[in-house]
Amino acid sequence: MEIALQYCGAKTPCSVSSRRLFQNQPSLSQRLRFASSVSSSSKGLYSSVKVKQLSCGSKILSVSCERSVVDVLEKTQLGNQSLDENEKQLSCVMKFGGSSVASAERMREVADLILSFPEERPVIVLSAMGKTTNRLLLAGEKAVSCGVTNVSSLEELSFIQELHHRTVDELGIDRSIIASFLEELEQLLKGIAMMKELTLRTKDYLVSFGECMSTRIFAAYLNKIGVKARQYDAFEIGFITTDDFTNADIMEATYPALKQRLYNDWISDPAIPIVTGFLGKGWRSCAVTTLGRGGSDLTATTIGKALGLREIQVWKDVDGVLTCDPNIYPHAEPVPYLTFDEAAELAYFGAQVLHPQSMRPAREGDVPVRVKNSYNPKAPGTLITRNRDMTKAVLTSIVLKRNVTMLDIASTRMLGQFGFLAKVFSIFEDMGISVDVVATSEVSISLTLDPSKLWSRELIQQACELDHVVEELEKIAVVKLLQHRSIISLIGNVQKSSLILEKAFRVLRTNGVNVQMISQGASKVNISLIVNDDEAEQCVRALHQAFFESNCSEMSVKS
Ligand SMILES: Nc1ncnc2c1ncn2[C@@H]1O[C@H](COP(=O)(O)OP(=O)(O)O)[C@@H](O)[C@H]1O
Ligand SMILES: N[C@@H](CC(=O)OP(=O)(O)O)C(=O)O
Repeated sequence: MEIALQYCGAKTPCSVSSRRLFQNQPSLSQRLRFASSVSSSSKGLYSSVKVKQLSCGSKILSVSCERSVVDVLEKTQLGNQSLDENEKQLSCVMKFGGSSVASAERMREVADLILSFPEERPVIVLSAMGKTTNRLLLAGEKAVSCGVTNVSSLEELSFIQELHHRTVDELGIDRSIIASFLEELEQLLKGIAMMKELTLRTKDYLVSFGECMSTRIFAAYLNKIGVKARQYDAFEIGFITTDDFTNADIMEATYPALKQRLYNDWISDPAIPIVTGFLGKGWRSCAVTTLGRGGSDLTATTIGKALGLREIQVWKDVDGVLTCDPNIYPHAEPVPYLTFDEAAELAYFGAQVLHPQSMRPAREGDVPVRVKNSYNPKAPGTLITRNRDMTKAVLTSIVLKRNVTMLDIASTRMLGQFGFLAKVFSIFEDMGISVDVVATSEVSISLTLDPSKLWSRELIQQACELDHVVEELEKIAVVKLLQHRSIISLIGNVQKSSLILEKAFRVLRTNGVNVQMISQGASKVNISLIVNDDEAEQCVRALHQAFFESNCSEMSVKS
């Protein structure tokens, strides 16, 4: 909650200094106290003093000088809650991704950004600095074969050491805050070199160094500039996950555990919590796990739900969720509003901007998610909520998922056979492979396999697995394995599917593209089209022009 003081009917304009003094009061109770003192001391000078509530919306109180401002506010706006209790509550989560905290300069800007919302009492979630996670993984892979004596001179290790040392030096923080992590990191890489093996469990432990360091640096910086902050490792405060290393799922026990820990600490000794994104603790192994690449978004939404916060903000390096991947088509535009369903579908079908699972906790807890740009905080961003006005919505965003494997499976039996679909899907279930898009008739199925599930396996293992799937399916069907396909997902109002499809197919025909499969699914927000990988980007650009650049008559884009 935020309040503002309005001076009305003043014989002389309100003095700038008293307005500033009011704005500089650090907390709501202090502002109210100040307002109250102004109200009584300004009797006769102003005909009324108005206290205006901001950010919570609608209510504006007009308070005459004869009455106590505090009395009115407590009764009218804060209900039965005491002021201190209300002030103590954490209000929102702000998650900053790697791009937002890539250097000392960026960390300073993020600190300023957080402080520019004095009415918020945020929980901060941070990713590793810049591309640290990629470098840690690469260092681990190189360590497997480089020999113990060469570990210290691995390019990626030197880069990480240099980046983190430079950052703490530039922020004026003691190097000791990260020294033990950098030492242990080198030891770990030597261990990997010695064992000549990098297991999924070790990979997760290895990448955890990124978030463990970025959060310690940032918390130390906030404390240095006089803003009380407390660092937390997610795996120590209740982020309990499955033991699926590199792709763990959050377990239900996480929510009450987080609530208890973060609230208790906040109430007994308020300090901004700075939490490591992306990390958890396996419930059986008790080892560090990760939530899959980009998992800090999920950390943020999990905290939002656990604490029942007002809003979850994910700060990125783009002006919100865009109408398509800006790396494919730079004319992509921000999408102002999305529903949780649309955002989940968009993330699942490949928009890198959000973690595929991150909408689940937000939807369950009904906590709005705002996607904002830390490089351009004034941009309104994208607001994701349970419902939005869909009357005018046609297409919201176009998403591309590349390098997808497609299977055409035709039953060898006659029409009228039952159990065919069940048999096919039981083969995928047995092998732990999930299916993305499906189109069926009674005796044949076309489907695509979720590449993220396959990618988490070694390349050689992937090939064996595919062979094995085909072998199993061939016992009941004729199977065609089609690789190098892409899924183009049209996220929007499926109530208007005829309009979307008519336009989409006109564009694709103009571009000479043949769609190999189409699925509208049950989600009511997504129509998926399968095309060849090498035609996909051209299709996205052409579709974007047709749907989002209405003045554009040319629907054929070759590059
Ligand atoms: N539809 C989309 N909308 C916005 N960004 C997208 C989209 N598709 C892909 N991206 C990419 O996602 C990036 C932001 O996601 P990510 O790198 O995970 O951010 P962060 O590391 O800051 O959390 C953008 O820089 C952009 O290149
Ligand atoms: N550092 C992790 C987790 C994460 O969420 O990162 P980012 O917010 O920068 O996408 C990764 O790179 O996957």
